[in-house]
Amino acid sequence: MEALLEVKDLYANIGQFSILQGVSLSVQKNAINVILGRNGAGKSTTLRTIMGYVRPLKGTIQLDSTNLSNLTTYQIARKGIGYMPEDANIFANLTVEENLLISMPNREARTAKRLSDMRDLFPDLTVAWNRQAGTLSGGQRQMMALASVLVSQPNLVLIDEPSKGLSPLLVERIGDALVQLRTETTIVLVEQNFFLAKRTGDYVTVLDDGQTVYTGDMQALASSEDLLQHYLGLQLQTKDGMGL
Ligand SMILES: Nc1ncnc2c1ncn2[C@@H]1O[C@H](COP(=O)(O)OP(=O)(O)OP(=O)(O)O)[C@@H](O)[C@H]1O
Repeated sequence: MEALLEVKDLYANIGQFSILQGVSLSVQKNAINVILGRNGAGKSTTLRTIMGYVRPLKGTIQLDSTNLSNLTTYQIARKGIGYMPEDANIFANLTVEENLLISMPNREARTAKRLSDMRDLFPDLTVAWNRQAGTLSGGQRQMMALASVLVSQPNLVLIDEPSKGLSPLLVERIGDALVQLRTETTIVLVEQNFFLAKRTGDYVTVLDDGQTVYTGDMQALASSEDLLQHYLGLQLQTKDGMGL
C-alpha cells in the first residue's frame, strides 16, 4: 500500500468552536478512500481543511513529500488536487460544455479528448451537453460538477457527498463513474449513503465528534455487525441503502 496523502492528528476550529480534534487519514493511491460518520462528525470540514479553506491549528497534511498545511487553496489546487464540495457552484447560464471548458483554462490538443472522456463517463450528461446548466436535473447537475473537477485530470480528487438528494438509480450511475475512475486517479469520498460507500470503497475512515475512530478496509467494516453497530449505529440486516 502506498499513501498519496497523509493527514496526521489534525485539529481545526471554526470561529470559537473546536471542530476537528484529532483527524488522521491515510489516502491510498488509485483507491477509493471513503470517509464515513454521523451528521456533524467533521467530514466536510476535513476536506475543507485539506483544501486550505480552514486553517489547521495543529497536525500535518502531507502530499507525497510536500506539507500542504501552510499553502493557500490556490497553491493546493495547483498540486493536482481537485475538490467537489457539497452544493458545488455552477455557471447556470453557461452550457455543460462551457462549464467544463472553464475548468480547463489551458486549452490544448487533448481538450476535445478530455471532453469526450467525460461524456463516456457520464452518459446522462451527453443528452444535456448544449443546455444551460441552470436547466439540468439534480443528478445531471451533480455529474456536471464532478466532471468539472475531473476534466482537469487531478492526481487526487476530494468528493463531498455526490449522492446527496439523488434517486437510487442516479446513485448507481455515480457509483459506476467512481469505480471507473479508480484506475486513473485517487479518490477521497465523503458519503452518507452507506450502499454507495460499501459498493465503491476500498478503504474507510470513520470520524466521530471531530476525531478518527476507525480506519481499515471497507469490506472488513461492511461485513462486521459489531463494527457497524459500534462505529456507525447501523444494523447489518438493514444497512444497504441506508443513510447514516
Ligand atoms: N461555519 C460554521 N460555523 C459554525 N459551526 C460549523 C460551521 N461549519 C461547520 N460547523 C460545525 O462543525 C461540525 C462539523 O461539520 P461538518 O460539516 O464538517 O460535518 P459533516 O460530518 O460533514 O456533517 P454532514 O454529514 O451533516 O455534512 C458540525 O457540528 C457543524 O455544525
